[in-house]
Amino acid sequence: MTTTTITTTEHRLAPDFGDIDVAAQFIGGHWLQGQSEKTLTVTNPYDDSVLATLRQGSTTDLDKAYAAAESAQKSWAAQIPAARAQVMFRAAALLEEHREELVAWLVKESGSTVIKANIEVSAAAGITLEAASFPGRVHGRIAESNNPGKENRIYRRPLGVVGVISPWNFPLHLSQRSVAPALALGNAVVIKPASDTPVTGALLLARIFEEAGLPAGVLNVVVGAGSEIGDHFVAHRVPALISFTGSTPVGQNVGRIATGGQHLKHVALELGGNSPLVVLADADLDLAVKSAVLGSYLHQGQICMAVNRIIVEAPVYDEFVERFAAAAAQLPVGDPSLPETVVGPIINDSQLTSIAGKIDQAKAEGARVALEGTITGRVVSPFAFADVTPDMEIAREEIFGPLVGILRAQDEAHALELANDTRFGLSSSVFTTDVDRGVRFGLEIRAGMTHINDMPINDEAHIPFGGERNSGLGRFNGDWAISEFTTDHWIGIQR
Ligand SMILES: NC(=O)C1=CN([C@@H]2O[C@H](COP(=O)(O)OP(=O)(O)OC[C@H]3O[C@@H](n4cnc5c(N)ncnc54)[C@H](O)[C@@H]3O)[C@@H](O)[C@H]2O)C=CC1
Ligand SMILES: O=C(O)c1ccc(O)c(O)c1
Repeated sequence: MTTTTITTTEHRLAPDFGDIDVAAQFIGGHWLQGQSEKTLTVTNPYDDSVLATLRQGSTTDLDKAYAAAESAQKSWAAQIPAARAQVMFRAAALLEEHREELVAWLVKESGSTVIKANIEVSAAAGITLEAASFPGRVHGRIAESNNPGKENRIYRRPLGVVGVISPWNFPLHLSQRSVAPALALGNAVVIKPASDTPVTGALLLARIFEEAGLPAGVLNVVVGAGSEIGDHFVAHRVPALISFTGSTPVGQNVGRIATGGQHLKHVALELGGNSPLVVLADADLDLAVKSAVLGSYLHQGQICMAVNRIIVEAPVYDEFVERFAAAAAQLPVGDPSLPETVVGPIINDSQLTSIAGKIDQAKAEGARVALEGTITGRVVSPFAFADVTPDMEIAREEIFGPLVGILRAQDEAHALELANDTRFGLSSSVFTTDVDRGVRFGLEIRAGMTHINDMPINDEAHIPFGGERNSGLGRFNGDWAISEFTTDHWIGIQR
């Protein structure tokens, strides 16, 4: 096991990622140019400055990456738990040590504000530390048999090779929350990051694990267009599991290929959301307003757990709308590199067009403008719509932008009906001064996660994260990640 010491703070993870023609495929421990005819220009969504130009990976690169992973996996899994844990500890330390550089890359590549980027680096380091505990937490069983003289052993084993596909909104953490657990549990990994964020979504993590002493071939990165290599990535013979995080339509396609192709494999799908934040009449309105504002507009609403619908019981509806709009209007908006900015740029023109369309549609369908935002370049300041009804697009579709619809509930039962009137079920919130009432209400919401008197944007490395209905299949974090990235093998011994 190589030991790596970082001698000076000048040591940078990505000395050449800012250069043109960066080697953006990491295969078998080597940095390589992609073999695709296509190039990818990575730009800053705030000012369109060019951050890197790279040759994309081809299906041939992908075949090499999966072959390298398959070849390296067995010896990696055979390493003692403490050795695998040590690599995770080093990787977590490197994430912290390079926090400034990682934050700077998240700001310039994904439009993250400094506030959000720091949250993300902490989350990535947190899941890496949690993963460091996994090698010692894998347990099998010995069970009696109904057959005389037979002994039943159930071994918990790594799956083999895991394919990770990650999105652009929390690129570092949403890759790492699959990669670190998978590696710690003895799997090998191939990552395909989102094309908007190849550096923070995969290449920096490859540098981190390279520095942390992960053996060559155990982690591989292929930067390529989902449209060019996506299907091959999923259908490939080698991966035993595809861990996908992204939109529901793309995730459903991944699921179809993973289960309907020549090589059946497990899928873990973390998909879209349409989170309700419910404010009951007895709520602490100060707390509800603050939580709803942050939960709606952090990272410009580009978070799968973000508040999409605010459902307010009638007696406090008008006061809530007025206070919410006033608070949202105060949020610092603009240059994501400024420490105080809360709302930065939208990731790309396609997403910007989609958001502008949702604003126009809300107005066309008769929603009342409670807060009229502005669109300057790719920066969309907070919009809020009142008198929203469940049939409006802004209530039915995932928004993934800095706008929110506020619906009026006649009573608690109606609030629950509205909260569940969606095909999604990821996160949710309910505000009430009666916590027991909140828990009862929360348990009736068809979602994977509900927060009482807190915003729906929450994630803790040891707590199950995931959704129901069209928000996905499976759970991340803690024991749930151990289950996700390992499998049972029954060994029966007949004496
Ligand atoms: N549930 C969760 O934890 C999260 C869900 N999301 C969801 O992701 C969406 C935003 O992220 P995007 O990157 O725009 O989602 P997306 O679904 O467009 O892309 C996600 C990933 O899939 C890849 N991809 C695209 N086409 C593919 C194909 N045919 N085969 C395989 N991979 C393919 C993309 O390159 C990217 O790496 C939103 O809907 C958001 O709700 C985002 C973050 C977390
Ligand atoms: O899906 C997301 O957007 C998202 C963001 C941050 C997290 O910590 C997370 O688990 C998911």
